[in-house]
Amino acid sequence: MSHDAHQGQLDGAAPAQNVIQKKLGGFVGFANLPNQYHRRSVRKGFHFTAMVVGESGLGKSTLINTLFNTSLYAKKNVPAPHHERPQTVAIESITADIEENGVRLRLTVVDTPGYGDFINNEDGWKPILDNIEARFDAYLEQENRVNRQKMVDNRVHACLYFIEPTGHSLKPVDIEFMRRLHTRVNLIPVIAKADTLTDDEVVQFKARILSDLAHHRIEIYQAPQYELEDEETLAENEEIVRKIPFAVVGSDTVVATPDGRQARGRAYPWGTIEVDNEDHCDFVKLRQMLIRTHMEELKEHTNGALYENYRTEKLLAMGVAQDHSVFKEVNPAAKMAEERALHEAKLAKMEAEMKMVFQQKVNEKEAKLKQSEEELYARHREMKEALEKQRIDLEEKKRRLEQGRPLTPEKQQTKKKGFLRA
Ligand SMILES: Nc1nc2c(ncn2[C@@H]2O[C@H](COP(=O)(O)OP(=O)(O)OP(=O)(O)O)[C@@H](O)[C@H]2O)c(=O)[nH]1
Repeated sequence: MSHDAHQGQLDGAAPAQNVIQKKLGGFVGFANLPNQYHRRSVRKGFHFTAMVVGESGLGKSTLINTLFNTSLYAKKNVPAPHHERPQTVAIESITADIEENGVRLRLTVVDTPGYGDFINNEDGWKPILDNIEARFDAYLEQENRVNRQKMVDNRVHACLYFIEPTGHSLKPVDIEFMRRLHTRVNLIPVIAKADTLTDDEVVQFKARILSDLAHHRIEIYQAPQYELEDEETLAENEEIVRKIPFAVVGSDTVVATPDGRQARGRAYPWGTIEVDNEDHCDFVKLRQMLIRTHMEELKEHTNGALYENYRTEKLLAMGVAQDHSVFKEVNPAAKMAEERALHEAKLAKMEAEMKMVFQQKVNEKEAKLKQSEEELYARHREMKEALEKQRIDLEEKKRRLEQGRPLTPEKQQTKKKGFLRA
């Protein structure tokens, strides 16, 4: 690599098209960077915050316990019918450190007990939206601090929305909730207790849910597809996307299957439903997306699109306008185009100025020439007049001579007479 090219890249000022592709002479070691990143990540551990929203008894706690294979939620006491229930949606969060093959995950589950439990559930979304935005505010406040070394990210990275397995379509309360929250959180709709529906009912219910969502322009979380991904990963992702909304079954108990195995599931008089069996429900696909393939994506999307939009809206409302010129530096191609445009504008201005000066000089010269032309004409006229006068005088003299009259004018004689008289 030439020194200049190297220096340019170090400065970060070299435009992208100037990057020189070179083959290495031997092993340098940067191929190990992913391993360094891996080690650092494992040392630091991971964290993830998931929210569960849905009417009481739809199996939220059971599903979370099933997902993370831990009894995160202790069995709750179901209040007796006469027992007074709280009048508002409460927000409760549980954090647990879980470990798998030496990798630590700090998992926070935000529960919303009371949601959908009231006679009028119209505003049930409000305390949940307030909570999500309060978490964004807390992050924004940390970003604005002088010392940003220890940022705590409590933002909600995914919201599992539990849909009652009615088999009809979404209820107004579901639509209102998702409509209000889809710009603030990654919405992942799940059909709760899918074992209460037949396979055909699940297929039809999913179609109706998707058409309801499209009709109300609700954007649920879409797992991104990357072109560079290998075929297997692409197929895996497509498979996940096709299953949304996931029809799930939760169970943290092990049952005996008809073929003599032990599996997590639910036992019924007519047979067993295994939660980890893809033929029985979409639990495996949901877990795959949430934990195995898209956890970092969900965090990235929360930080990139959802939080960034909220932050912009918030700052604009506070009267802080974005100076877009600060981002121009980031794109070298755009920067070059901008510089070229500026340079061309400068050249055009110089050319216009030169043209103006030239025109001015031409005008001055023309004015001078016109003036000397006029002077010449005037002199010409004068000389012509003088000559004409001379010609007339000579004509006069000639006439006098021809008539024999004296050439001396009369005046001279009068003068002489006067002189004589004196
Ligand atoms: N049939 C069926 N029952 C389930 C499923 N998941 C949970 N249940 C049962 O439904 C009941 C309620 O489950 P929970 O997990 O406590 O429901 P929840 O949504 O957390 O309820 P709240 O804590 O009141 O909000 C329990 O008896 C579970 O055993 C499921 O997938 N299918």
